[in-house]
Amino acid sequence: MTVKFGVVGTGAIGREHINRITNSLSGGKIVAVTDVNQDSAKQTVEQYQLDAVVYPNDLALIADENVDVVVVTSWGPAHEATVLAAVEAGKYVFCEKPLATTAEGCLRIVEAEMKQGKKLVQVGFMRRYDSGYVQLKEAIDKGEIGQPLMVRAVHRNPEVGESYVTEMAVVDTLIHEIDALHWLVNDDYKSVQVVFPRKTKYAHDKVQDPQLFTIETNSGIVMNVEVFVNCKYGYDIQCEVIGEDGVVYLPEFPSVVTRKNGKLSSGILQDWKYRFMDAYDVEIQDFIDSVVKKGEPQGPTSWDGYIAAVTADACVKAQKTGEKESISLQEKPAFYSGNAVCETL
Ligand SMILES: NC(=O)c1ccc[n+]([C@@H]2O[C@H](COP(=O)([O-])OP(=O)(O)OC[C@H]3O[C@@H](n4cnc5c(N)ncnc54)[C@H](O)[C@@H]3O)[C@@H](O)[C@H]2O)c1
Ligand SMILES: O[C@H]1[C@H](O)[C@@H](O)[C@H](O)[C@@H](O)[C@H]1O
Repeated sequence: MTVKFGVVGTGAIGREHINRITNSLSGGKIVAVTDVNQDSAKQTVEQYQLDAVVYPNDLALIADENVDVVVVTSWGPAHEATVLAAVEAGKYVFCEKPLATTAEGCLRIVEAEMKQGKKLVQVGFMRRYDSGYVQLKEAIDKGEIGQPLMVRAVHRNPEVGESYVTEMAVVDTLIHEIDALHWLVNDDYKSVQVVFPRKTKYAHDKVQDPQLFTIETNSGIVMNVEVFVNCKYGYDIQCEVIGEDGVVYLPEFPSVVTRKNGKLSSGILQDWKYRFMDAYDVEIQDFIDSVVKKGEPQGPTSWDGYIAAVTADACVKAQKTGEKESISLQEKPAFYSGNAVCETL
């Protein structure tokens, strides 16, 4: 069976996903695209030589009976309406983060999905498919470091544009750690506090940079996460989990090591697109395979999208107050029981 995809939003990541479904992965085909910028949608069809219909909007694309899965890669604020319409039409959805920009919006999607009686939605938290994170999780789950006590994580981008404001350090950047860290240690978040160190001279007026988040979990694990989006030297993701019996580290992204002119050196990536390239491939292939073989996606769920939204809200509040802000989730419905893990790795 070939899974037929309709893509809403043919910008940067929309095209990346179209390219991988068309040229790298198996079992999927792009049959429809749309974008508020219709020229972008048309150019995408030409660029990847797709046999796909260009629709004027998301609702028309969702109504196409030929579309099995709706890929949502539009701007964040547009996600909720498209996801809800697709779920209500009984279609599968692969939605890039954020699932919705508010916790209430995520809950509306959760309710609509539960009404359909099966999981239809996967959120694009691709770190759960990164081999380094999967190795960290396996080590923790096997008890190799005993009970986790602390986490130290770093999320650095070389630079950000003028449109990137302080809040985006949470909703655009930290959001990846928000999803990955609770999954890694099998715990829920309890509180968050934010500290702003001295501001780098490379940050523009509307962004406070760097930022330090201290997140505490229900069992008392303390996570220190640095977001530094004008670090200049490259794209750098680090994660270290400190347990009672040992410490596990996220492996460095592999790079050739050079010995030359009295120096030992290796490169650092400059762009996020390359850091998780393999993870994106595994993520979407797993989505296709799960839909075909199990009838439901098995990756991060709408409930994970809700957890991320609630946590992000508390982080943004903490940015403003400087106080420790609580993170409080509704009770998890049995429908979402289990911990979405990639079984294929
Ligand atoms: N998982 C990841 O690592 C990752 C990486 C990058 C982006 N993202 C997420 O993916 C989404 C897209 O990001 P991007 O970098 O591709 O942005 P982008 O601006 O390059 O592309 C977004 C596209 O969506 C279109 N669009 C906006 N609203 C629309 C609507 N209502 N209907 C149809 N089209 C619409 C825009 O015209 C644009 O072409 C964002 O939510 C972003 O947070 C995730
Ligand atoms: O800070 C960036 C992250 O490092 C990337 O992984 C993307 O999510 C991008 O949208 C963010 O701006």
